[in-house]
Order: sequence, then structure tokens, then C-alpha cells
Amino acid sequence: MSFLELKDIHKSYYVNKEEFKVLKGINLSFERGEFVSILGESGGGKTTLMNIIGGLDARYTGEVLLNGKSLRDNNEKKWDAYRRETIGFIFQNFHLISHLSILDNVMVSLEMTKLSRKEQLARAKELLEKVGLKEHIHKYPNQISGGQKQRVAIARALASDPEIIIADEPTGALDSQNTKEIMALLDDIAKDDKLVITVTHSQEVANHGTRIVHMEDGQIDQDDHIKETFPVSDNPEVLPTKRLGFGATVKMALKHMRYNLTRNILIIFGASIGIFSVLLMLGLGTGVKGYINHEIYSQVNPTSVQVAQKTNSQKPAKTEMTQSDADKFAKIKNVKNAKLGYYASGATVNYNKTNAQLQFVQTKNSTMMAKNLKKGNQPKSGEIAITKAVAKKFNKKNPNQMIGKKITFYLPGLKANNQPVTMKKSLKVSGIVADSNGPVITFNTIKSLYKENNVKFYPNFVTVKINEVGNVDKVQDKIKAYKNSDNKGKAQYQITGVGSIVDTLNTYIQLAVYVLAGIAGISLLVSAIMIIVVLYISVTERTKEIGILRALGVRKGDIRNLFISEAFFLGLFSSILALIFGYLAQWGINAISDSAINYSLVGITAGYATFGIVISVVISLLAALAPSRRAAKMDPIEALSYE
Ligand SMILES: Nc1ncnc2c1ncn2[C@@H]1O[C@H](COP(=O)(O)OP(=O)(O)OP(=O)(O)O)[C@@H](O)[C@H]1O
Repeated sequence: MSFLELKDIHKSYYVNKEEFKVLKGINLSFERGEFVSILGESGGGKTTLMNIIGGLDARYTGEVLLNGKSLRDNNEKKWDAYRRETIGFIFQNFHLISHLSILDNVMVSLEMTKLSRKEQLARAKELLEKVGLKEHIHKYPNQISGGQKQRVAIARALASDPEIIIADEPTGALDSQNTKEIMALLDDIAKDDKLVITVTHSQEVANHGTRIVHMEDGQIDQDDHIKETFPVSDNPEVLPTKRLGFGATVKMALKHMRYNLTRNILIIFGASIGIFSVLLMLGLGTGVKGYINHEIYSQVNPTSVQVAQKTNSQKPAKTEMTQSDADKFAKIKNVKNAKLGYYASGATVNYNKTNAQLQFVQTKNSTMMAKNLKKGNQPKSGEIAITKAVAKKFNKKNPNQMIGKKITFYLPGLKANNQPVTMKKSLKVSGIVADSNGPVITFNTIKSLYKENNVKFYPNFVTVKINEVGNVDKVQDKIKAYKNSDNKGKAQYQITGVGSIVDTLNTYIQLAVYVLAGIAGISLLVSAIMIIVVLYISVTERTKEIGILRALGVRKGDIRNLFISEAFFLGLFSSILALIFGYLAQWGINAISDSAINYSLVGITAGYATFGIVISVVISLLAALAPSRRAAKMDPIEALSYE
């Protein structure tokens, strides 16, 4: 039984369905220790035969037997293992990976062996030393000569200690001195228990080996053993191999990114703009919302809400709020108290023959904040606190001097017999309040005003005081959930006062933020398309590299991981850069807004930052799906011959 046997190998290529027979029944046997040269006319099918032996091409008829075992039944996994473990390729054009150093080029093969990292490195250095490249291991392929490149290729082919070395015109691109040295190296390999098969056009090279096989018209027409086969050991040692690990793929991806640093920095920069704009929009939204809330809540107490009857569909409108409503609210969890109040529009005040129309007047309640009292005191019974605007109508120069003065308060009302009446009461000005509060009187004052005029009085809102800000929403939701029994299950109450405006305003701001972030999202889309394009170009650019890796026994899945890892890092680095830009912009804008309005307008939260990173990585990975699949599916022979 021969070590390697070819039995009746036929191979045809098809161009436009036309058959081109290249190999027409090849029968050959090889042993370890042989240095076989295959000679033949150009285009005679030598490379085709090497690809079949090397496990790069399984589309042939006939049998290739290794130690008597046919390769025909190999599945994809076994083919990969065969290329890794049994075959070492040396190509005419060296086929080194340009973005990896000399050492790393050899390490690619070694990383697929089960040696420890330390042993792998030691072996790579030892092999490079053996081929005379000790001083050059950290150089890149474009920094060494052709002869040196071929030595790297030899070191790489030997890395996983394969039993068969296939050298396709290894000296074709070299001068005579380098040719001699490479031949000597191949000699050594054959002496070292291996089968060396080399394709050559040179008789001189062929004469160097132990055997010359001549091909003519797709068949072997001559097979001469010109020297003794080198002696071999009975049990050659085999270096067990494994698939390229995930870590090695990731490292290779990073090395490729580093090699094309400028280009990658530009891509990362471009992609980061999209993430940055989305981040900034979200941050700005949070900031602006915070600012508006801050402004509003500096006017009203955020832990109190005003509740009124929901009046829209009732005729006549029922606006009365009763003590039982208040009691109901007081029982809600987290509510401290609930008090009746009264709000009226159409009131007028008169002082010294000057009239001032009041937009509204309301009874003192817990939504008002102590600091809203600008001057003087809160009103007691028989008193009123007026706004600065009203006070200025009566005393333009010194509105504060209105404090302590008596003014007449008028309010229109309706008697029981539907007869309109203007209720009137003299009130002492107790103080000046902020405009947002409107003039304030006490509940008792307004109640007695109605009583004195025989007009029925009924409160029209309840102020609900809640224990802390965080519970306001929950309480509001409970109040809004009460259904009106006589109005087909519609909501009975509505939140009024500034609190309700804040709610609506926040909804609008949130909406605006989403719209803006959506628009910014378009730049995200552009980033994604850019990454797709870049990866597609990268796959095309690296076609040869993919072919080399496949020839070395790297699996399809690992090729896919290689591109996916790169996309992952592009996404990750873009989002990190976007975060840096985002925080810089936040810092800049906030510095300005802090000094202008005493508030930080941009608030990029940790949640937004995480969202930015996740979305960037996800987009990049999605963008990588198609290109990485394309790379993995490439035919190794086509990839290797890609120009
Ligand atoms: N993918 C392909 N599709 C169609 N024809 C092909 C393909 N690859 C090779 N051929 C043809 O098959 C024949 C054998 O090619 P091959 O490369 O094996 O020859 P070779 O003996 O190695 O030639 P050379 O010594 O010039 O390198 C050639 O005529 C070539 O044009």
C-alpha cells in the first residue's frame, strides 16, 4: 500500500457548458521521503492535479487514497482537517497575508495546532530561523525580497508538520541563487520523512529531486525515479490540529484593522457621527424636558395636583367637587391630604377708581409654593394676595405699597332664580404673589362672599397632596382611572392646573425628541450602509487572503467570524468615539447653558450611552452578515487565483 495513491483521476472544466478535459486518467503512487517533480507543458493540468491532491478541489472522478483510505467520503470538516494536518502548500506567488507580520504569517498555521501558545511561538521562530529569516520576523511581506517571501511560505507550510508538501512552481519567481537555496530547503524537508511534490517548468529543478513525472495531454507519459528515496521512519509524528480558535480570529481581525489604520479611523469616524447625533438628540431631549419641568416646578409645588370634574361631555357641565370626592382621594395610597378649593374667572378688583381684570382667582392651596409669595403675607380671611401685574395697575412705581390697602373685589354669580348678580367684597391686600399663582384668597373668604349674596357656593377643585414626587404619577393615574357611573364609564376626573400642563408638555417634548432622534437615525442608516460597503470592499480586496486561509485549513465559519469580528470592532469603536463626542458636546453645550440659563441642557444618561453602544454594534453586525457570508462561501481555488 502506497502512502498516497491517485487512481484514474479525470477532471474537466466547463466553460459555457462546453467541456474541457484537463486530466484524462492519472494513475500515480507516492511515498514519504520522495521529492517528486512534475513536469509538463503549460496549461497541461499540473496545478489542477496539485489542487486535487491538496484537497482544494473535490470535483473530479477517480480516487485519491491516503494510506489506503479514499478521500472521496470526506465532509467539509474532514477536508479542512486534511488541509491543515496533511498538506503544506507553497505557491509560486508566495501568497503571504500582507497585513500580518512574517511571524504572524507562520503563526496562522500554528494557531491551528494543539501546541501551547509558547510552543507555537517557539516553533514559528525555530522554522523561520531554519529558513534563514531570524532577523526579519517582525517585518511585513512588503518589506522583504521574493526569495525571503518564499522562505516564509516554506516555514508556514512546515508549521503544522504536514506529511505532504505541495510546491507549485516554488522557484518560478526567483533568481538562480535563491532557487538553489529553496531547492536545498525542499531537499531537507523530503529527508525529514515527508513527501514533497513540486510542479516546475525547469529541468534543472526537476533534476534536483528523487523522481520526475512528466505530464502530456492530461496523462502521465513518463515517470522516472532518478535518485534513491530518502529513508523514512515507520511512525512519523503528527502534530494534532484544531480549528482556528475564536480568539485567534479576533486577533487577526484586530491586526487587519491596525494594518489599515487610517482607513479604519476614517470609517469609525464616519460611523460615529450617526450614533453621536442620536445620542445628542436624546440627551438634549432629556435636558430640555428637565429644564422646562424645572422652570414649571419652580412655580408650582410638584407634589400637589389639582383635580376637577371632567366636564367635556356633560350638559350642563357638572363642576362641583364635594367633600366625599376629597375623602375618596385622601384614601389613595401615598396621599397626605385632599382639600376642596375654588377657582373662578371673570373677577375684577377696584382700587381708587381703577379697575383691574383678573384672569382668574383661586383659593389658597398646596400647589402654591412659599417662595411664590414675593412680598407681604399669605391672605387670611378677608384678605387677598394680588399679583405684581395687578398691583402695578394701581401703583405703577411702587406696586409693593399696595400691601395693606383695601381693594374691592367683584365676582359675577347666578342666584337660585337664575338672576345674575355681581358679588362684591372689600378685601385687604396681604401680599404680592407670582403671576403664575394668580391672585389668592382663602376658601372661607370666597365662601362667605357667596353666602352674603345668597348665591349657592360649591367648590370646583380638590388639591391632592402627595408624600413624594416619585409617587405623583401613580396617584394621578389612580385618579384618572375613576369612572363616571352615569356617563358610560368615561373618566370622572381630570388633572388641572400646572401639573396637567407639565404632563402634556412632557408628552410633546418626548414626541419631539423621538422625531429628532429618528431624523438623526437617518445618519445611523448611512453609517450602516457605509459599513456594508466597506466590508464588501474588504471581502473583495481580501479574496486572495481568504483563499490562502482556506488552503491552510481555516474553516468557513472562521472566515465568517473574521469579518464579523471586524464589524463588531468597527461598531464598538464607533460607539466609543460617538460617546466621546457626545460627552464633549454635552460638556460644551452645558458650559454655555449653565452660564446663560443656569441649567444643563444636555443630559446623556447611562441608558442612552448603553443604547448607543448596543445599537452601533448591532447595526455593524447586521451589516456584516451578507459580506461575511460571501467571504465564507468563496471557493478557495477561485479565491487564490483572484486578480
Ligand atoms: N477554473 C477554470 N475554468 C476553466 N478552465 C480552467 C480553470 N482552471 C484551469 N483551467 C484550464 O485548465 C487547464 C489546466 O490548467 P492548470 O492551471 O492546471 O495548468 P498548468 O499545467 O498548471 O499550467 P502552467 O504550467 O501554465 O501553470 C488550462 O488549459 C486552463 O486554462
